[in-house]
Amino acid sequence: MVRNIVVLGGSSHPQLNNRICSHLGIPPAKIVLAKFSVGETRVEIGESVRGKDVFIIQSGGGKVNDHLMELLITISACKTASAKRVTAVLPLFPYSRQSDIPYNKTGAPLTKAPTNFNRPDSYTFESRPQTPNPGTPESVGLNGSTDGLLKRLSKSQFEDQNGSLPPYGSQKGRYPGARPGPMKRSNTSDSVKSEVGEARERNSSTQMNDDALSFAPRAGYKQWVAQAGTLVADLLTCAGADHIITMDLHDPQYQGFFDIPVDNLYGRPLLKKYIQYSIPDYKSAVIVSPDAGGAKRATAIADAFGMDFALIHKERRPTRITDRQNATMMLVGDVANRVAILVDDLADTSNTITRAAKLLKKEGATKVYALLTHGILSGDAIERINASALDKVVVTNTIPQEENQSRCPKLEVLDVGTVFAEAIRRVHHGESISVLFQYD
Ligand SMILES: O=P(O)(O)OC[C@H]1O[C@H](OP(=O)(O)OP(=O)(O)O)[C@H](O)[C@@H]1O
Repeated sequence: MVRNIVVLGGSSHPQLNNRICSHLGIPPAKIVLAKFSVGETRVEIGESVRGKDVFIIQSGGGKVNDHLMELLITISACKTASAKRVTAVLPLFPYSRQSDIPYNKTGAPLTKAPTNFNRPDSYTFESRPQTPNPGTPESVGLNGSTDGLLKRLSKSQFEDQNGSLPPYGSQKGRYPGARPGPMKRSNTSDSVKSEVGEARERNSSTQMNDDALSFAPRAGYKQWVAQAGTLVADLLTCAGADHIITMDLHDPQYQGFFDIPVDNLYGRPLLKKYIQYSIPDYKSAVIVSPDAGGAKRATAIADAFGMDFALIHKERRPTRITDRQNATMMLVGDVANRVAILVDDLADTSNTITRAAKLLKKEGATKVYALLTHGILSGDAIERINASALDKVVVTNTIPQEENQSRCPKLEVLDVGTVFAEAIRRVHHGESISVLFQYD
């Protein structure tokens, strides 16, 4: 039982909040989280936090923007109510993949569930809705998009009565995607298409809408993308957070964006325990990093167990947009006739791990496990995993996994409640938490 401490749970992960409170031996504090009909967040704290050490548990999955706003308002409410210290506990830190560069992966997180993928054998590894590509068929959930643009650019829309195109800039001639100056009718369609193609190249990371495309054709124009990670760090601090506790930040250097203490816990000890106790003959297996970015994490585990290590290199320099969906993956190392254990910090669309698993099986791996700290599994990630060569996917519950588990028999979940409860207890008592950071 810990005294003078208040643990408030946001709406992102009530189960984890309950687990943490039960480990600490305290009841979750009363809080009313609601929405006005306009969609604004309303927070009401149901008990006194005056002079208390307050911990607010809010994770970054699901409706991430709503959860972030709810967290900011709750922090501010506690500060206004004279809390002694407010610690934001973010098991999955939102926006931490956008710390300095735009989120530029192929297969951006998806928002629409596929409608006809109950049968794994009918599944393809395309993202749905896919990033619009020239010549590829429209996928489920993608209505219009660039095809719509091309339709809108059809001659009937821009031609005058004589069948010629008006100059750019005239009311009727403001066709998106066109360069300034007169344009010959005969090459309209081709040039527009090639410009749209260029636009797609530059915008492949996100689902573009037609308006976004209209920016693209200007030669030399560089799109500026907000560094949202920096903003989120500032927002938390401005709201009044005195301390941050999180786990496996995608980029550990992100801690440097804060001028308050950030405790970045590791999910690695949990994953290591799983390897030790649940993978038969694990010493003869191979630890595999599915990309160069995760090599350090994966080698830390391989070194600790004296296991072999392999790396998958993701080619990120496709020459054509159509290559992006099939960006090359190359295996460096040997997995033939061995169990392969993929280790990464997160799976979002699951493109990375499913494609890696396919490659590993092709290279002779007998079984493929994927061990991840954060199972974001957005869009059609679950269907993709079900239809993939992966034999087992192990994630922690930094975000809720109940629904995912009910849909994915390959999914196993490890509990981080104890780790966070222990971190909170130690922070509250001013004890060192370095023991929770240990790699080995
Ligand atoms: O499930 P997915 O949607 O495929 O995303 C998962 C991948 O994304 C992240 O890396 P990222 O591609 O951002 O590159 P990095 O590791 O080099 O930073 C993460 O480390 C995974 O490797």
